[in-house]
Amino acid sequence: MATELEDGFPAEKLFNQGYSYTYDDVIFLPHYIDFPTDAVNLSTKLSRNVPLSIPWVSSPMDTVTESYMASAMAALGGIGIIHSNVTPSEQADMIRSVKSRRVPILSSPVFKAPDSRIVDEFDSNDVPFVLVTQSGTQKTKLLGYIARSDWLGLKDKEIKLEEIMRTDANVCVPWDYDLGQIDDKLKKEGRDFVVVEKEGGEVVDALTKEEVDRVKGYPKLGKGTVGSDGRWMVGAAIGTRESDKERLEQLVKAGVDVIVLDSSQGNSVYQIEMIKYVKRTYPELDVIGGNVVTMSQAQNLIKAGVDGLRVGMGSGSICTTQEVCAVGRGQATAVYKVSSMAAQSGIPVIADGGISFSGHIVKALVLGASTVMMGSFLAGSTEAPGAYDYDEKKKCRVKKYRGMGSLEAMAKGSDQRYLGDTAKLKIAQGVVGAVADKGSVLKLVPYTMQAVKQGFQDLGASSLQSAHDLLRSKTLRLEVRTSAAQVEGGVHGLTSHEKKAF
Ligand SMILES: NC(=O)C1=CN([C@@H]2O[C@H](COP(=O)(O)OP(=O)(O)OC[C@H]3O[C@@H](n4cnc5c(N)ncnc54)[C@H](O)[C@@H]3O)[C@@H](O)[C@H]2O)C=CC1
Ligand SMILES: O=c1[nH]c(=O)c2[nH+]cn([C@@H]3O[C@H](COP(=O)(O)O)[C@@H](O)[C@H]3O)c2[nH]1
Ligand SMILES: [K+]
Repeated sequence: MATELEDGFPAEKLFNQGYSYTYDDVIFLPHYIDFPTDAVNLSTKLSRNVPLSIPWVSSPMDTVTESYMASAMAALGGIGIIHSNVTPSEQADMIRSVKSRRVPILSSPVFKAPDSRIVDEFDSNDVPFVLVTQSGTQKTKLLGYIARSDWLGLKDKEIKLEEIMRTDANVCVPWDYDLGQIDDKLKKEGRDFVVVEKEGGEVVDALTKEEVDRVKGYPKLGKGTVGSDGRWMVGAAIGTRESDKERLEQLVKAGVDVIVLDSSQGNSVYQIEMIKYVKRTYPELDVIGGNVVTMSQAQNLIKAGVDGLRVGMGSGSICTTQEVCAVGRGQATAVYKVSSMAAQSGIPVIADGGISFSGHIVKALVLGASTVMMGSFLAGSTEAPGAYDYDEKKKCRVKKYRGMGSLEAMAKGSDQRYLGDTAKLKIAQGVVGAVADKGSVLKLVPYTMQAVKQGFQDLGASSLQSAHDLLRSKTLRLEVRTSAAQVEGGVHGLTSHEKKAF
């Protein structure tokens, strides 16, 4: 192959011209294909000691990552970072919830104590059964259950549950049963649901046949991201205040695998002290610093001991930081610059924010990132927190999505985050909005990863390492797209079209 022909720009030249480029500004020139798409291996590292089989991370935002999303991310081979806009014990409970399940289904069943009565639980059609435990919560062993059909047939609705509940120990399965094992049991025993239990008998969840069938209909799940404790890996965000040390302690007790220091500008005395504190107190725990967009910010955090870096300032879909503070960087430039610096110390980089479709993921990864972190891309999924609304104008279901620096999110977290602050004038750096229904991430992510593999194949890169090597050796070439080239690169000239990727 003739590589001596001068065509396009090497990244080093393109990103050193004084422009701040976004993903859309740049385009890769195709290289040479000598392997099939399925030969592309996208396994990677989130941070020094956290390997992932796909480069996919869900953002620590309260409309993106709680237990359900984090379980699904781990089941897919990525990882979720639980947000910190809740009390430390609520955040620790979310970590425990991820750690105590093996199937990415979260149903939150209704629990009742044996001497209680059903009031209006069965008024909603969504409640197929009520579980009875000694405490009336999921914290104790299952004693029995009442199915909706049994309840509807009852004459005396005032009766205590212990007198009518079905007792059937066989309805329980251990927490580490996988989807196949649960499906087998449901089929063999003709059940509508099973109850998942932890080792001590505490109830994890109840999984219905309907939900198991739904998940079975998605692309087959691999082994998932399992840690040395034999459980799914999960991360959590904390801040850099004194009170975050106590939060951290609770998260560590709950089994958190990696900590993200969540700040828009990570190069601060507060963060550097926190990095040192975490590494000193929990040397085994990986800590990711950020956010950064320049080489010198990155260098400071690397010196302080971070195991990973999060890159992006103002690039997020809900971010107004660049407008409000006049600070930030185009995300393509930021990812390239920070990654080339971090690679020298072997520190993995997360490209955070600004990702709307698979091509952006290809660009982020090839420009040097080891993983991509997403908010808006995931916020409309089944696994994101919150219920769907219907948008009459757009004629689609939507879920709320908001910036963590929006007034609304700050108001919710203010008790924790701003406790004791002298500066009480809060300025928003984010907005509140909504995003369209994306279905389950269990389908969205595998299809998107397949598109990413096709991009890697076009570039002749069969792995992340190979892409990074091709970029640094100047074999891969890029160009900036003019605004007309960007229009040409999209769908154009049609009176109408439907965009459906899979
Ligand atoms: N990636 C991005 O472009 C942006 C992200 N965000 C998100 O919004 C949320 C809030 O971000 P920030 O406001 O940057 O959070 P932050 O907690 O880093 O900073 C909030 C304020 O507290 C101060 N502070 C932090 N630790 C302190 C300490 N120990 N003592 C005294 N003051 C201290 C900071 O200097 C800053 O003024 C995060 O979830 C962040 O990810 C917000 C803006 C931009
Ligand atoms: O300027 C900001 N104001 C905010 O209120 C805010 N909340 C989140 N983030 C950052 O945006 C990332 C998610 O971006 P996307 O929706 O584009 O994936 C996230 O991962 C964050 O880095 C914020 N940035
Ligand atoms: K923005």
